[in-house]
Amino acid sequence: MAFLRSLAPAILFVAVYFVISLLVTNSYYQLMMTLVLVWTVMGLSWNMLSGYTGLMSFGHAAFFGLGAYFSVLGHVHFGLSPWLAIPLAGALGAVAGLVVGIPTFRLRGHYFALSMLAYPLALLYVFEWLGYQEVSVPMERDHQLLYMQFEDQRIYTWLALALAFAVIVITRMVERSRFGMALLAIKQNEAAAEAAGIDTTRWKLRAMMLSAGIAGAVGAFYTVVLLVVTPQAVFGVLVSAQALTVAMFGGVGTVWGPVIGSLILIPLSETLHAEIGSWLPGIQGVIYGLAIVVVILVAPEGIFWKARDFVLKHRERAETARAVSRRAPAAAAPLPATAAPARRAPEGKPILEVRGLSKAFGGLKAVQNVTFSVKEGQILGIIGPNGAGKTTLFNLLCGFVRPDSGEVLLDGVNMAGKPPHVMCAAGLGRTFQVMRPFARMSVADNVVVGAYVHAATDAEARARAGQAIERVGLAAIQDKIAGNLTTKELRLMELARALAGRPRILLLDETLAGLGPAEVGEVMAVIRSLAEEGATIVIIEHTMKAMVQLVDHFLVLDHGEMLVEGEPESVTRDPRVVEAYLGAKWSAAHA
Ligand SMILES: Nc1ncnc2c1ncn2[C@@H]1O[C@H](COP(=O)(O)OP(=O)(O)OP(=O)(O)O)[C@@H](O)[C@H]1O
Repeated sequence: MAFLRSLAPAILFVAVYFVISLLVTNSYYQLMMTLVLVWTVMGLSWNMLSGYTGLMSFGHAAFFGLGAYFSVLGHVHFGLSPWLAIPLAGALGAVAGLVVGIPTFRLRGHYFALSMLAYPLALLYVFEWLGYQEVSVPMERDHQLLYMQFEDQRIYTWLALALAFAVIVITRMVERSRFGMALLAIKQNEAAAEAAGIDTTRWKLRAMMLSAGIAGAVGAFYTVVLLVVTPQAVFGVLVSAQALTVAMFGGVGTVWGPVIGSLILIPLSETLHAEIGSWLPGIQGVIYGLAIVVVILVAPEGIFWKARDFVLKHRERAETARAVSRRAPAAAAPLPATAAPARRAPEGKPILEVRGLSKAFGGLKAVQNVTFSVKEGQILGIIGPNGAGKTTLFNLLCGFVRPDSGEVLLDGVNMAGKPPHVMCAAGLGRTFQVMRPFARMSVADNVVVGAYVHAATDAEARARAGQAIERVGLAAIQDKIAGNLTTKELRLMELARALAGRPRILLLDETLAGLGPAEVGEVMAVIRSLAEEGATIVIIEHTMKAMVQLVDHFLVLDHGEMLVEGEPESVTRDPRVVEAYLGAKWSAAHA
């Protein structure tokens, strides 16, 4: 039901567009109305990959052109009807997306973008070399319906409208599902997405296949509308640039971006081309160039996001004003920061065993032969001076860094070197020293991303996320955008994201860093309550006062090596620990 409600704006758009198309009688404007929709679909295709994952593609023309040539050559050589050619071109595009994606996803950033540019250029020359400089669609006067050759131009607009609506629905479905959440998480912080259990390579490949499939299908439809295909027109740089521009101008990573971008840019460039193109040839290219410059300067993520931020900011300001006037209590109100009762050392069997773990960066031995175990319900504190190797040890446990040697046994199974999403699925949940929120997503959505790892359905993931948010005291601000949170709220949100995956062991990396004294108390209260409920936690923290109250076992690292381990009482009095980390002042104060 909620999904159908979310489609209401799309249905309204289709209805209004349909009514306008009925009123337009000029065949040139009828064609333009169709082209607006063709580029909407191409923009949505680009958006599916680049908008949602952030992997910039300059090469979507490859899939568009393959679809176009498949359709026209299928017709010329085999009498293939476009009704069949369009879905088949979609399938061909998806296969091409897979073939392109597997090698190209090894590259990142600019390298990925540039290598994507190579595919359509190569195909352009291949098709020229094959002699397909200009292929016309054969006229089928006796089978107009079978070959989509209509005299009434408006029928093309309606078909394009149906195609655009279908792609909007698909995009909406993706946006609201685990698929879309995974892509958005990857875009905003790939490492955090991996840590939350997302197999980033697999999701990126799926996005590429879907995106390329849509481009292939609309490429095939384009031949039906324009009736002639040339390598330049379908594989040329302008095709990819146009798809990218309408999406970037309208709004990256939203279904409405390409719609808004096409509605503004296509009529503008086509009209100017028709009116002044004879004495200003290439005016369309100028329009797209200007659009990109304007958008980069004024709204780097596109018009849609600029407008949304504006509305949200005003709404939040109004809500804050209302809350202040009612003297509302603070949004997040976790448990009080009372001193923890003494914890009994757990007696369960170890769930995590680390044996002889080592990692060197060049000549620097960051972690050397570290061995320890964590029992069920235990709270292990890892301490040591700056650069002792604590975060590297976490990265080794979570799969962000591959160990040079050693074992990481989870329930007796060696998982050393497995990627982060596998470690997460196996039960290791983590937070980061430098916070990694999905800044554009709401608190609730950030936490849902973490919940998917063991949730069978979207509803289950949402329910688990809701419980985790409640658990850390952020229920009142769950609709807030993560980018607008305070450090304390971000720390709690990361904790909730880790908790939502129901980890067997929670790894907390300096969760109190950057917090004021009162905030430390609030966050500690949440961690302490988790500990009291029996959670198994490994925590890195420099705030010793908090640590001695919380943990029941310490592991002290120095220069990557284990200096000492044991119960807080003995470790904090150990002269080696005092010398390497705590200092004589601490020792005197706690004698
Ligand atoms: N990717 C890397 N490449 C090279 N050196 C690294 C890398 N990651 C960490 N190091 C180095 O390894 C050592 C251990 O770093 P690590 O961040 O694990 O220490 P830490 O105990 O967590 O320190 P802090 O308390 O300051 O966070 C440091 O000397 C650091 O500069």
